[in-house]
Amino acid sequence: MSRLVVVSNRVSAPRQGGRTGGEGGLAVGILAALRERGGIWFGWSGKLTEQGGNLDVFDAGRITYAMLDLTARDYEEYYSGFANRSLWPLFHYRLDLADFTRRYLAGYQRVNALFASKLLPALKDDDQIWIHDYHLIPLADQLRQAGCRQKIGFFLHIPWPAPEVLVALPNHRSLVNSLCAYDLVGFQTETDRQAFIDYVLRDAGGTYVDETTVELNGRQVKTGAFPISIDTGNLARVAEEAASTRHTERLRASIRDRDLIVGVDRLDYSKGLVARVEAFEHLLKAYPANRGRAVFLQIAPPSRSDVPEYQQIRAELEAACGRVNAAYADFDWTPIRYLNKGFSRRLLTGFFRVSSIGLVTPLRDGMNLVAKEYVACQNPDEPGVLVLSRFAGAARELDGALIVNPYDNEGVAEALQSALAMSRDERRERWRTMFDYLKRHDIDAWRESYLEALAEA
Ligand SMILES: O=P(O)(O)OC[C@H]1O[C@H](O[C@H]2O[C@H](CO)[C@@H](O)[C@H](O)[C@H]2O)[C@H](O)[C@@H](O)[C@@H]1O
Ligand SMILES: O=c1ccn([C@@H]2O[C@H](COP(=O)(O)OP(=O)(O)O)[C@@H](O)[C@H]2O)c(=O)[nH]1
Repeated sequence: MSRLVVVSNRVSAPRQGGRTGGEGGLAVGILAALRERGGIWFGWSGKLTEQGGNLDVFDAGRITYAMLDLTARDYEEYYSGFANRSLWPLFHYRLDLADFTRRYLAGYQRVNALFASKLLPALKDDDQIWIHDYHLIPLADQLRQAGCRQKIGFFLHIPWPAPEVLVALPNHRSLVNSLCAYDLVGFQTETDRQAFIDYVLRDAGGTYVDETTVELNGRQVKTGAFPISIDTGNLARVAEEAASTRHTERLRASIRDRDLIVGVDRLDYSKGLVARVEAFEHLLKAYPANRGRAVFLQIAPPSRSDVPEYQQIRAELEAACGRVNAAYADFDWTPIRYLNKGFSRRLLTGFFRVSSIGLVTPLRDGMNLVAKEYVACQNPDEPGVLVLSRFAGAARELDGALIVNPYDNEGVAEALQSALAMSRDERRERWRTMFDYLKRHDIDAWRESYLEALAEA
């Protein structure tokens, strides 16, 4: 079998230690995928040095880590700048927050060229190369220009926007052209894939080769939807063990006979956290029986804190939580527990298991692994209910959830109320459909289906 070389900006390496979730679902998903098959994981070390460009290589288990240092300027222009102030808001339909400063684009191209120059000497002829996410879109093009002939696949973890939104990006055409240097471009959902095809055909003058392959500027690129998933079986086992650990017991004791609603998200404006607090507020207002009874635990580890829009959303979230608690709290009950820190996934599994509702209401999200993890962690006899935004990729698969529109606070409050009142039979039935689906469509199935398609591309 050929070697698998995975490339992503974010790497979850054991040496970095103390993982607390701020790193997000990409790192969780790739680690799970690589653990089983083994291979090389190449990416940013998370370190900033004066010169940048130093490559640290070491083995851990079946994975060889190759991690590159960047400079503070790279970090500002490539990561905080083009990746997270240009592409991220645009691809999440937040044109109002997008900043297309040209210096960011130059930094993005420079760092992609650096990745290519450091990766190239490490490659063997029959390697399978799998590049991940919006930070590294031009990487295959850079590798091709330097003579790389291996199969190269790309997987986008975030949504691909509709063409009318994409064209607001000043360099939209060259970004799409550079995607055509891949043999296979994978998306989270069919909607994302279709939006890409629409742009290629209608805006860029490309043509269909067959149902999944398009041709643009003389290059053919195959496309596919490959919804990322979780290590379902393993997570279910971990959650069962976690049900009786010290931390879970402490949480359970603090909730007593009340209803726990749990949310776990990086503190990102795409996650809809302020609207979520407002929906919970509406639940307390419209259904007063929940006062003194419902507890909303929101875990929100800081993310991309150097980016001003993230500082802004943090201030807004803190104000919203403070306002609701001030209005409704009593001497023996605080409605919202807002935690601006992360927890290990092991602890989270126990938290998911003792909660009545998993509340996942992003305004846009590529997939949202938390939604899938919540399902995997439930007690089969007494499962909680997943309340899930229609704008998360996961909503395409988890049809046993209560699907909501996160912009509609009153609608979300109604769904919360239905979830709290739901019979055990209905909860079990909804959960069973989702759990069985996630057992079949787990992280191994994701990796295998992508790599098979890449081999055939
Ligand atoms: O690396 P960071 O800047 O700290 O951000 C964390 C990750 O956020 C995004 O995660 C996405 O990938 C998940 C798994 O496919 C998906 O469920 C979620 O919807 C996406 O938002 C980002 O795409 C990653 O590159 C970041 O590492
Ligand atoms: O305190 C935290 C918060 C999140 N996570 C993990 O981070 C990932 C978040 O992935 P998701 O796809 O939901 O969103 P992203 O952060 O990638 O946008 C999930 O595996 C969570 O369990 C964690 O381990 N600890």
